[in-house]
Amino acid sequence: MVVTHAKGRFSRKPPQRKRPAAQGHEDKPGLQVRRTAAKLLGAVIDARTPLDALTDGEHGHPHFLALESRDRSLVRAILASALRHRCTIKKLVSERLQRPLPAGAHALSHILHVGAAQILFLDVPDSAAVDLAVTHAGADPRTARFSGLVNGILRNIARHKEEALPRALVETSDAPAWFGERLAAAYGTEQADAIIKAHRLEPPVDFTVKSDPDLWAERLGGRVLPNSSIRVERLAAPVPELPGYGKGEWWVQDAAASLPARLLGNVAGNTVADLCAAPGGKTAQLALTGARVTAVDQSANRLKRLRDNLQRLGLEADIVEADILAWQPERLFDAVLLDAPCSSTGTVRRHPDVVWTKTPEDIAKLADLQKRLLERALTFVRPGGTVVFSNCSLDPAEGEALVAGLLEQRDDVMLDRIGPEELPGAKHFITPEGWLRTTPAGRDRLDNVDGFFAARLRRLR
Ligand SMILES: C[S@@+](CC[C@H](N)C(=O)[O-])C[C@H]1O[C@@H](n2cnc3c(N)ncnc32)[C@H](O)[C@@H]1O
Repeated sequence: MVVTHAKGRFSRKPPQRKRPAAQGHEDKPGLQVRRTAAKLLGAVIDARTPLDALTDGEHGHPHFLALESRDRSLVRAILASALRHRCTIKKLVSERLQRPLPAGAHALSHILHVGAAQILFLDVPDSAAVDLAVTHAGADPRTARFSGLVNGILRNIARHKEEALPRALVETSDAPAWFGERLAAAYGTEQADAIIKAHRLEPPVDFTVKSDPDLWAERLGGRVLPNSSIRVERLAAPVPELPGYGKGEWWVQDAAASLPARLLGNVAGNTVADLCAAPGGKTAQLALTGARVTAVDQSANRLKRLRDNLQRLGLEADIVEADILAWQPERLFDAVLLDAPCSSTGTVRRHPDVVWTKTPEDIAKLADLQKRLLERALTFVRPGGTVVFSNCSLDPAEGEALVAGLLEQRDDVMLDRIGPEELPGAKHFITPEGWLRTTPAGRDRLDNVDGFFAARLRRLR
């Protein structure tokens, strides 16, 4: 079935209400959640605002903060599905239209995507998802005249989803074109497809434990990975309610994110700068090994989280709030870890907004910033000392190409190649060049991890 547009055309300005918007629906249970979800989806897609900022428990969007905690969870779940499967949903909606939605029909498109995400991917009764989308459209002057269209399309998607969804998933790549193209150029089409497919799945939760991985795997209901992280496929409770949280026995950290700090080797008793440290996953690892850690970050908010995390874990570090490009340490460090700000395309499984909020231009700018941060980091380490550079981008412009370019320009820095046997269980992530490169597409024992890059450099003089 093809659903036609209702009569009337979109104009750039909100149209005059031709008929009164639906009245008395303000209190309809669940409506505020759908409105908030559509508003936030608009902020991500149209204004490229990161979802984490919109759904932050303290500084998030006012509509989000006005919701009860259960409703916030539903908004998060709707948005995760709507963004993770954005291209699939778009396909299923457009197949049901006689002609494409006008380019300016953002509000209508977001209502349709929020409705379809619930019908296709969430445990919400189809009738409730359709009804709330129709009410939502009817009560908004920008979309009121299209409530019939919303009803027709969403009902049709619900009726045919058993057959239509599996087909659409096969026929669609859930990634914007620029992202697919860059991945294919870097990894080849087969690996790029595998990465994009992995992004459709909700990732497991990994934990780094202070000690006794076997015990904590049992208590948390997970298993020990070859790198000693614990993996839990589905959490039994929110993180702060899990056993061991209050006593600071572990912290949440993707298995791949735990690898860069290990590349510094045994740093017990050494002075180590953790640059771009907050919220402190790697600071905690370094402090746990007995290093004297200085954690530097420019964000006061994020450093507060780092401080809270270290306090809960009973670990210590000197904490410095500073811009690394301007900061100067009093003494040179034995070792430096720079976990630089990046496009975060390695974390799309957890942050499906990333590919919709970032652009290739952002990647170029971030690569430039990372190069400047790395050059600065190299001045903080003593001659002979080690600098590990890492980030959670999948893009070689922020990883392999950046470090290779720096090494070509500098004769006072050398690559300290990572050996294949250095990281237990992670041999398959070490490239012939001696970099660490992880992607979510692996099929080894230690797989299903975030995308990460790391290189180890030595300052020669
Ligand atoms: C990828 S996050 C770091 C994650 C952290 N290393 C961990 O393992 O938990 C990047 C961090 O870099 C910080 N940052 C970005 N630019 C900076 C700069 N010029 N100086 C200091 N910190 C910076 C951001 O505030 C952010 O906390």
